[in-house]
Amino acid sequence: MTDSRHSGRVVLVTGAGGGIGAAIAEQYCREGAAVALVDADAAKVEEQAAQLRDAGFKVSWAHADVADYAGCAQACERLSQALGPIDTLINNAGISPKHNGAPAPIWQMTPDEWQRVVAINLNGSFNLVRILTPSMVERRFGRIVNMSSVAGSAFLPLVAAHYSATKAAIIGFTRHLAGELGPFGITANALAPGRIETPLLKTVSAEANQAVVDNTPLRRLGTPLEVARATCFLTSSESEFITGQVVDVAGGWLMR
Ligand SMILES: NC(=O)C1=CN([C@@H]2O[C@H](COP(=O)(O)OP(=O)(O)OC[C@H]3O[C@@H](n4cnc5c(N)ncnc54)[C@H](O)[C@@H]3O)[C@@H](O)[C@H]2O)C=CC1
Ligand SMILES: CC(C)c1ccc(C(=O)O)c(O)c1O
Repeated sequence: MTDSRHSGRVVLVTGAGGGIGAAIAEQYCREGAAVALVDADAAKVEEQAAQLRDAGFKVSWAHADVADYAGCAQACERLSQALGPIDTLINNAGISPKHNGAPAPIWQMTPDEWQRVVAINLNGSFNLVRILTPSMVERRFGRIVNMSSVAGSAFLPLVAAHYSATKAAIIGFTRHLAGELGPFGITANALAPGRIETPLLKTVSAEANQAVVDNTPLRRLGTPLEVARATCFLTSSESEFITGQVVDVAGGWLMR
């Protein structure tokens, strides 16, 4: 789908080299936005940006770790000089570390592992919000989408406690942002994807995925494009009266 509902917008997507982030960046391009791609993996994000630029889209990219406030501030400065003031922020970068392919039991999780997941999944979203909201407040316009997960409000055996805790915290953070920033014309919403077919799920057994499918009313896993479309909707003029919400993209799985 190509339309222009985001033309004139400047969108920053974190984790834009990964499965869902790359789909989000591409969808915003297709909808007319200029897109800043940020990722800790320089090779992946450079390649993704090159593909979009070759397709004729207006993009810029930066290699940055969302947990590093100073690095993100520098990247945002450079990206907004290249593309214009960033009015739409998609906090998508996230990790879910495993122990030998399985989620770490809480009694084996090290304090360093816990802190690293908090630093990326939660503090990373704070960092970008803190860096970009001054200009949104000044311009009386902004759109923020934070990536949570169904794991933020349900027990999922595939993930560990640090992941679930940070995804729950993202929901509280989003609601607070909506309340505090609404008077300045800024909306903040969260997405809670269910199981989405990305490289991250390659390690999951077919049986485990089938169990989810069997309990999903729409009887399949989701795709990165479906998350991207929901993201674009939540920052478009069609959803301008929606803020402080958590939207599941899960085919009806769990329905908490
Ligand atoms: N795939 C799924 O089934 C679901 C994914 N999610 C969430 O969606 C988001 C994207 O997930 P996927 O695309 O599946 O994962 P992915 O692993 O394919 O992509 C994540 C991207 O974030 C980047 N990244 C990791 N740490 C970073 C850091 N410190 N700074 C900047 N970039 C960093 C990675 O390099 C990677 O490109 C995550 O927040 C994840 O928790 C939520 C629910 C389900
Ligand atoms: C991608 C993350 C780690 C993940 C993995 C699995 C599920 C699930 O079982 O549905 C998730 O919701 C996730 O967020």
